[in-house]
Amino acid sequence: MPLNHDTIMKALADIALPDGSTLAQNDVVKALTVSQGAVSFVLEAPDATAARSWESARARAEAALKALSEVTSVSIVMTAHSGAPAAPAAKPDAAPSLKIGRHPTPQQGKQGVPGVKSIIAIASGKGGVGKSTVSSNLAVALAKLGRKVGLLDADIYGPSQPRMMGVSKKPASPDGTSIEPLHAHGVTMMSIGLMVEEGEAIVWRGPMLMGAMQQMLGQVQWGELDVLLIDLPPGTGDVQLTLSQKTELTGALVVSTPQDVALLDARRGISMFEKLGVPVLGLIENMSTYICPECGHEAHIFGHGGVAKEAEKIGVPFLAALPLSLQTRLAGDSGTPVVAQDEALAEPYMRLADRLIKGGIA
Ligand SMILES: Nc1ncnc2c1ncn2[C@@H]1O[C@H](COP(=O)(O)OP(=O)(O)OP(=O)(O)O)[C@@H](O)[C@H]1O
Repeated sequence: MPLNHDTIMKALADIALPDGSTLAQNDVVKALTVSQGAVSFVLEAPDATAARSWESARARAEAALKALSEVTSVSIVMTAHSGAPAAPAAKPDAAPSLKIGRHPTPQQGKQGVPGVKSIIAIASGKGGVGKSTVSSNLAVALAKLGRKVGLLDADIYGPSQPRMMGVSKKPASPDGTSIEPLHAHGVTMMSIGLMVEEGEAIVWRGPMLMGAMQQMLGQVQWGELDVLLIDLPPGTGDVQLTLSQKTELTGALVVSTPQDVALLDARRGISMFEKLGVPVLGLIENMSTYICPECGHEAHIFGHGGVAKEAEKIGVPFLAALPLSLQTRLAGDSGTPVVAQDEALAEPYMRLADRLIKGGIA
């Protein structure tokens, strides 16, 4: 029997909900995807109380689907309408009663995120080259162009998206299992830094990181997104490895400054992605030029053109040259990315966003 939408819905027709209806009725199964034996979908409960009472149906559905010989993995994420009444224990701003950073649940092969069309990792070899600045500005630029955008700050060692996007509230978890993301500047966002105590994640290694990434991708209610950008920590460590091996990534964007030393590290990152079968979608040169706000003189503080040459050499697209500007830094520090503040400075990010959309990547 071929594995497709219809065969999955047929299997779900046998799973009853507490009110006597089945999972195949009332449009409760959303964002169903079937890809090479991997089945994933969202179960949309009317409210948090119903979500809790549907847990047994969710587990039975998982078991029933796993029993189908063609199915290799099953991911079912429960969500509840956010406008619905909260669970009795949840206070509006209460910290979620879930522990982030745990041993991973077994997972076969790479998985996508239900409802998310494209997942792009934003990486750099070296720290401080502006990966987080590029991620936040690109996210806002894509949102300005009408895309539904998510931004996950996976830089567990130095999360900067809460500061750059201007959010500090602890995300809520009305049902104690799923996590509600935050919203800023038209972007749905989540940072691992908002979920753990400062310094806690520093000691995490392989399995804990893997568990935390699984939670960030699977338990956060991302909803329907055109693209989810993942701001990675710098380098080629466990987070990059876990993400590349366990998540169905559309590809990776690699950010570098034109300096040789940054490029050297970027090369390592690129070769890691290539080895793990993650397409490198292109290179981005940050801090490319500096235009003096007083006299208009253009200077190349970190050199110029190195990233474009590298892109040509390894045969990947050179996607953007982003200028070094004081306003970009001040905007990042103030919690409103420069793309949301200044049309002229937004321009290269808007062009980058447009290029990704036209290329069918975002
Ligand atoms: N184009 C730019 N113009 C001016 N300042 C910039 C630019 N890009 C980044 N910066 C500044 O450089 C600093 C480092 O940037 P950012 O945090 O984005 O780098 P990162 O690569 O994510 O660093 P890390 O990986 O160490 O977290 C920040 O203060 C940021 O505001």
